[in-house]
Amino acid sequence: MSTPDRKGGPPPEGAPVLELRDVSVSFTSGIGRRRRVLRAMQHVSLAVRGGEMLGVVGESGSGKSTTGAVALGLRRPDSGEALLLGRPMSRATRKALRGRVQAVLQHPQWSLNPRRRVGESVREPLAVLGTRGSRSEQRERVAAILERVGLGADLADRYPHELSGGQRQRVSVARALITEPQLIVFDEAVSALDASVQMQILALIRELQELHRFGAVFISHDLGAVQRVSDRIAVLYRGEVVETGDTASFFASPQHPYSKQLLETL
Ligand SMILES: Nc1ncnc2c1ncn2[C@@H]1O[C@H](COP(=O)(O)OP(=O)(O)OP(=O)(O)O)[C@@H](O)[C@H]1O
Repeated sequence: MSTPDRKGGPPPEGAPVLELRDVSVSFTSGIGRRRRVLRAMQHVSLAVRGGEMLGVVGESGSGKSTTGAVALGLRRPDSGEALLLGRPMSRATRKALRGRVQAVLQHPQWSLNPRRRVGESVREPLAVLGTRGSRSEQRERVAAILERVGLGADLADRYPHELSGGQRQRVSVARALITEPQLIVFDEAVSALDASVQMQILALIRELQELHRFGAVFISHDLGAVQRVSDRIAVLYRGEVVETGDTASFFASPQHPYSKQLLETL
């Protein structure tokens, strides 16, 4: 793959691509006596380096997706700081780093336009970035990336509804990868797939990460999936990180009572 146009250089070797420092986010609902404050993230600190996959686990409502949204710059912390490639998250940072951060979500239909041919959806992030190159060069790049995610280049002319769930998720991965991001947030990216297809997509994600060395946050309630792809794990409980550790030690000897409880369900 050739390198897309980018502003600013890569982060220094070994520097985190994402860093959350003491981040808190809360939501309010209701009014008057019914007003409730929900603490979705409480003093969360974590870092992800290039080439590293951080698995974020926790039960429903523990704050995983909110953490993903903060990482993507879609939600601003109430307090604390989010740094992307060493820069404080701001509108200017998001603009300058467009394309360097991508997301793969649970349902490919959230990122694939049903009325658009697959090739167009994969090419779109390049167009948004204003990447130079003729249309035929961009088409070649789309074909190459489709092949890299294990799909034939001829798939570019099909529509999403003509593909299987696994193929659609491969297309989403291709679309995320085409701008050569330095951070990818996978939010329940395999949760909607059958078990055997899940395995294939997890293997693909791992393989692509080894090849492209992007940093990644892999959010999932499925501990088995997280164990397969992550280098490190962060456990969220009621918006707090209660434990972090490398994957092997975490699964061998979880420390926090909540982690132990989570692992019992595996
Ligand atoms: N936009 C919002 N408005 C109000 N409350 C919200 C909003 N987004 C999230 N929350 C609440 O914040 C808490 C954390 O939600 P979040 O989606 O981050 O958890 P999660 O671990 O990803 O859960 P799930 O696995 O069910 O998606 C939950 O209690 C949720 O109801």
